[in-house]
Amino acid sequence: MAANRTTIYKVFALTLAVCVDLSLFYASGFAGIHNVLGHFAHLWLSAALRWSAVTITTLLVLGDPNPLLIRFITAYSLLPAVYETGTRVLYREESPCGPVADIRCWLMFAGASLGAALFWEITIPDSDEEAGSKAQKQKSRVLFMRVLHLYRPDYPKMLGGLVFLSLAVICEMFIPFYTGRVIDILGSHYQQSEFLSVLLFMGLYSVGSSVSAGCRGGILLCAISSFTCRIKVKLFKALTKQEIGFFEIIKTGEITSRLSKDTTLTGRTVCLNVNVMLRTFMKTMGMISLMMSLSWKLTFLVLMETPITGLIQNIYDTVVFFQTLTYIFGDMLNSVMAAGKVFEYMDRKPQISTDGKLKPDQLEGRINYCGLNFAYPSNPEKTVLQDFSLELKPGQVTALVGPSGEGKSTCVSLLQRLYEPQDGEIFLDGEPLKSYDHHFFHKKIAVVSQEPVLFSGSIRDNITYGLIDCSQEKIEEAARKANAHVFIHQLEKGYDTGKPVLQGLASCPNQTLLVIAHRLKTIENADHIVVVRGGKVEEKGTHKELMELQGSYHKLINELFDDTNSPE
Ligand SMILES: Nc1ncnc2c1ncn2[C@@H]1O[C@H](COP(=O)(O)OP(=O)(O)OP(=O)(O)O)[C@@H](O)[C@H]1O
Repeated sequence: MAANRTTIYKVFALTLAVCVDLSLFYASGFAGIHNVLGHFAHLWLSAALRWSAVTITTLLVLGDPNPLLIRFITAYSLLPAVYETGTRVLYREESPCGPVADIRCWLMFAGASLGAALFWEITIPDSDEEAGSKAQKQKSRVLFMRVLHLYRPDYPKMLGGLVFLSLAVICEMFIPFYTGRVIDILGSHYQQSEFLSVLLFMGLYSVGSSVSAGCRGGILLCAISSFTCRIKVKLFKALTKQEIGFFEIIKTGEITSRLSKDTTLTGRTVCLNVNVMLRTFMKTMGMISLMMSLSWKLTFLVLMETPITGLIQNIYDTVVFFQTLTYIFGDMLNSVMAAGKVFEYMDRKPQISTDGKLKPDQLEGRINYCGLNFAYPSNPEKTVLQDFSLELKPGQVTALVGPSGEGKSTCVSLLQRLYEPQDGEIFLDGEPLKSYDHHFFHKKIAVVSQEPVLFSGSIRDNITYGLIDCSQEKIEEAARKANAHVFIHQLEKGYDTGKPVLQGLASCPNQTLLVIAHRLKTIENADHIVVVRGGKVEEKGTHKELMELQGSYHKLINELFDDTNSPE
């Protein structure tokens, strides 16, 4: 019922708007108004009047008309004035629609405006907010403008491309003109000199058109490549700032596809499609102006032909034209979607903040895990740490022990700020980890992985990896701690040996140590042992205390390091 009423309102609005407009259109043709106002003032005043009247009528009846309708009304009201002014300025004569208000002119303007509004809507549609897909969340038009903005450094290249495009189109337009002249010469009084000069011009225009088209293509390709390269670097930079969880959720294939395929498609959005559209537009306009300059009456006659005759006569051209347009629309939409995907990653703010500012001169090294609850982003259903609390004292070695998969590595990952706990906080010297400056914090902690990663380069390079100004003493100290100094010293080139044998250890002066212990000796020597099970601290104390307790630590040690299964 409500839908029916809306349809009735729409039909009523349309009819009323057409009646108001037709009345104004005919009224604008009255000679009296011409005489009182002068030609151009009359033209533009009546255009403004028609725009206001039709817009107000539509607003009153429909309430909130969509942007497509407003665009149509604007184009449609202003078109007669633009057309008439253009004809006067360019040809210094009145167009056939100037002095008389004719229904054919009205139909022509209405058709042209509708075509333009639909063309705009199909090429760069307003996004459908309810469509749900992520790429459609940003409006297509905004995306298009953003791509255009990113093209800024390549504007000179694009301008060069546009100049060659214009040259190519101008030259192309003159070829049929000279073909006509050749036919005229051959068909009437043949004059060799005139014939040769026409042929020469035809040849020159053909060469000019090919060279310009080639230059245009080359320059635009350069612009596209430079844009694509720039946007790839930007996207890559944005990706390197994302937290580890992001890479666990998003598949590698999707990331590489955005980096390679979507960036390339985005580059094409502006350049190729605008190029094709401009070429088609300039060719059409050029042809019409050339025809107008020969005879505006004939041109107008051609344009005013009945649609059926037009279709029959130009059936092939029409099909080709629509095929081209369909291709451009499809390609353009594809590219705008691709741009949306690229911008989605470029705009993504890492979920682990790096805005901390603290950079104290001295760090004591007291670390407190306070009531952590944590699940990995890739598996949010499974809680890995539950109400996990632990204190690591400065200068002490704390050993995390426990069966595999119970959360030991997760504690270390959280301390490195690779992930953010859902609840709770980790404090360093009483301040939350996130309040420390990102680079400062990561200079203060060093991690030696259970699976050593070695880089190409010398032993020195591997020990000092990521450190600036690391002295020889510090390097040797780190190697001594890893029981590698004597061995390295015996090598022919010492610390400059090319084949790396040691992973970096030299970053901090060994204040607070957290180890995931797998060797009995390491565990026994630790100042503090923590048994982690089911994401919780099950037992803690020294080796002696825990062995006396005869609890799960005792059981674990017996299981892991009995006579038959000693990792020692
Ligand atoms: N990146 C990840 N994404 C999802 N789940 C993970 C991830 N890393 C670990 N887990 C899961 O979290 C739980 C705890 O893993 P964690 O690596 O912390 O255990 P662990 O005690 O250190 O084991 P191990 O001594 O074998 O390394 C395990 O169930 C594991 O499957």
